[in-house]
Amino acid sequence: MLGRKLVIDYSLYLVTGRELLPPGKDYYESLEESLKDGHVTVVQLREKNIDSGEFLEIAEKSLKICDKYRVPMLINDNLSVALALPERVGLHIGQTDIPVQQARKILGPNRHLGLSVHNVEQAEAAVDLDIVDYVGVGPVYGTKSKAGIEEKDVLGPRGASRILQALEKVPKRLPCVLIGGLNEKTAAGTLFGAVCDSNWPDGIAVISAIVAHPTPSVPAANLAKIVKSFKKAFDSHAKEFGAGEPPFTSYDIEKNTINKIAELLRFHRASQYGPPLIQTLTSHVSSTLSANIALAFSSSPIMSHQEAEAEDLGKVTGAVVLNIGTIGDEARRGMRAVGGAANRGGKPVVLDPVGVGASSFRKGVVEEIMNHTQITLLKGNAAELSAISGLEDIQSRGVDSGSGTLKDPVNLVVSMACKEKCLVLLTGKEDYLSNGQHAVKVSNGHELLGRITGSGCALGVVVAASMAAACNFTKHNKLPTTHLGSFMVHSDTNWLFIGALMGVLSMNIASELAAERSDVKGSGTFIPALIDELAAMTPEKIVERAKFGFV
Ligand SMILES: Cc1ncc(COP(=O)(O)OP(=O)(O)O)c(N)n1
Ligand SMILES: Cc1nc(C(=O)O)sc1CCOP(=O)(O)O
Repeated sequence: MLGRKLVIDYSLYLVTGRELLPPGKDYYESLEESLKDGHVTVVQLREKNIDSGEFLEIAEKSLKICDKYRVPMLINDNLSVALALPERVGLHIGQTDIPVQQARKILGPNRHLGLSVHNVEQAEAAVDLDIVDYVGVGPVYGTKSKAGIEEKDVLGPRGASRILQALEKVPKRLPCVLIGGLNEKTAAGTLFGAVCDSNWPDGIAVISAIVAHPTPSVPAANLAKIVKSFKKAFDSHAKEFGAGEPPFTSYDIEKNTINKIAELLRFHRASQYGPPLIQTLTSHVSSTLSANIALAFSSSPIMSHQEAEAEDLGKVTGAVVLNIGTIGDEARRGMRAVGGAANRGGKPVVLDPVGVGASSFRKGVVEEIMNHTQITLLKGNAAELSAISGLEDIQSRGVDSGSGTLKDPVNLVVSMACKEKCLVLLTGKEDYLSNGQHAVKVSNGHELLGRITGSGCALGVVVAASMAAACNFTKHNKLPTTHLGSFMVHSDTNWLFIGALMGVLSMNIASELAAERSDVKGSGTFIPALIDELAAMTPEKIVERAKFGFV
């Protein structure tokens, strides 16, 4: 059992790195600026290239600054330096440093001891030992601040979430901080993305985001605000619904849904913001149809998958679609860059994991995208969503394998939405959409949709355009929205849900209207008719024909 010791708030954990200071910036000045406004809650001194004597000298001076602002301090790796300092100074060690049992024995029960964990096995071992005070989970992203980190080591939010899942097996919760590549752009999405069934990150640890900044108090304040907002959103949600639910609520979705859809479509058609630009990285088989469908639905398609222009386009896009239909290495790199840029700009991201169950290559691509990008809506047929969720009752036979039948489609979409913290759209004879709290079943559509290639991909574009419209709508109407860095929570999700539903209904109803036309003789004549009917879709037609219900 551990004895009495300081209680540490791990919300914003600054790890020092003198080699990353801007040219001419004094280390002590930077440390003081980082701490002065009270945003940094704990500091770790990390020195890699000096002897213990010099380390101790720096540590003593740093401790004075930490004490001045009442911020707890730990030493990285060097046990003798930690022991030479007062007992309130803790130690952080890694997996290849002194064994943790030995460190605890030497440090005694009252000194804080932190341990790095990089995988589930190490997390389970830390939990079993029950002698560390917290763990650092990383690297969440690639970083230049620590030598030797390779692409294969990167956890992504989902990998971090798996580690947090392993940590929750203790009777007493083991606090954890996320580390590696966290900054003002990545922090929010990562915090939410790392939440698992009943565990959540206690904070973030950063080096370069603060140390490399010429005015470190600025990123410190911004990062602290993100962590605080995350904790507020997550804590209140956890108290009300239990930690397993997603960190957003959507009580009013059911009320007047159809009126909201009509209102949104009216706004979209007449939008003063102009047609939203939908950056569509898709299969070459469906590219032309998707672009024409986007145009018909009052949006502008741009089919670029170039990594080099992702950041520029990210500033002007309304939403992005990542469709892995015919993905190659170039598009794979492009998706990572485009997904990241969209997250940074708070733009909706639709992931269409076409044929994900067909090969381990596709599985790897989807895993990589979901690790690096906070997805807003995951769309797939039964085989695709089953492959991602790990269900094995449906086998994928190819990229366009049938949707098959699921025993419990509602449970699949709800549980996946909770787990992945995004909207989930299951397509098939009937479509199911969930945000983790609500699920809706849509019964519109026509079987001719299944007889043309790329209709599912085009649906992803319509849904993306509809969610872009929802973002413009909330902005235009100054509806309360909470943007935490790249992640959208609370009221945004209501309208994103409404937007996604509007997209599904528009496409499906357009298919019914097209199929009813006397000039449509089969799948060939159906395609232009579908485009025309989508272009002519109105709120009134949706209100008249929509067949959906909450399930
Ligand atoms: C909070 C926190 N988490 C992880 C680390 C990494 O520690 P370690 O694995 O020992 O690597 P080095 O920092 O020694 O390079 C950390 N320092 N802090
Ligand atoms: C020190 C350290 N440890 C990591 C781990 O994964 O264990 S990642 C890391 C570097 C963190 O620096 P930055 O915030 O600049 O990315």
